[in-house]
Amino acid sequence: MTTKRVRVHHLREAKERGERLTMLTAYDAVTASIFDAAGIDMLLVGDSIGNTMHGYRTTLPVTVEEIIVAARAVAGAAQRAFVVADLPFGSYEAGPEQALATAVRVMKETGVSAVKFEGGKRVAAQVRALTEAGIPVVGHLGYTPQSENLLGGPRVQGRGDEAAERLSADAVALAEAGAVAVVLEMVPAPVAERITEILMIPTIGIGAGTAVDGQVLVWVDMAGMGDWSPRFAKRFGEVGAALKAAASAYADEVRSGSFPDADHQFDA
Ligand SMILES: Nc1nc(=O)c2c([nH]1)NC[C@@H]1CN(c3ccc(C(=O)N[C@@H](CCC(=O)O)C(=O)O)cc3)CN21
Ligand SMILES: CC(C)C(=O)C(=O)O
Ligand SMILES: [Mg+2]
Repeated sequence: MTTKRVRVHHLREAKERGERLTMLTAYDAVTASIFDAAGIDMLLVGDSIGNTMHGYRTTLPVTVEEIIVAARAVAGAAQRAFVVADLPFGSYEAGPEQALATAVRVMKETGVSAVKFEGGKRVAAQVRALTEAGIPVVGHLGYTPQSENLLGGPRVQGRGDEAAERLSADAVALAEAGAVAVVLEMVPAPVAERITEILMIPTIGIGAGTAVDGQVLVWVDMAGMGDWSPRFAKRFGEVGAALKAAASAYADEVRSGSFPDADHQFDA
């Protein structure tokens, strides 16, 4: 692992070398600098900020303004990681002009290195327009949470020959339009493997098995912050419990009068 900044060409080089890419979401400067120091290659300012940080039931209410505030903090804190911002629901679907206007605003106001949005062939024209404008695009296929009302909830996508074929065709369409990577969410492992073989650009899986070029998780799931997380999200820590213990210890010492002690106050 290098300590130089991760740039767009490193993504494809990592795939060519068979080096797996690591990606986590981040929504603020505090966590972004921790994950950057841990050597995470890519930080995603996901629209999952709506669920995880703002308590929304879905990603649908998330606004461009909410993404911009978070993305500016993450891009400012990351020294090495490649930072990607999600375009939220309603900010790119209308066509290449809308997508370009949103993406240009995000790039100008945040300092991220790329944007990501959901969909296959239906957004290929948007991917092409942004790429032609010099903005790297990460695709997102499989379970696409912004379409949860149409998909009928969080369900594995691409099961069965026909659905797998459609998913592969969508992945190829994104790559041909210029996407620099594609996230595969809740896709059967063999289907994700097949797409990974076909594409020259890296695939980044979440609930898509191990035969992909990288993995992404929502950081609160990865760190064990909440009491619920999707089945595909392994808890690599119990940070929620550690944070609760710290808050309780603080409260106990305040109530007993043992904090602040001599070391944590000022003499006359
Ligand atoms: N905390 C969090 N983690 C995520 O991975 C995540 C978000 N939020 N918000 C945005 C999207 C939504 N995602 C979701 C949301 C729900 C399920 C879910 O309920 N999964 C169930 C059922 C899976 C099935 O039908 O097979 C599960 O038990 O995992 C999965 C992914 C993934 N993203
Ligand atoms: C789950 C990842 C891929 C995402 O899009 C998000 O966090 O918003
Ligand atoms: Mg997202």
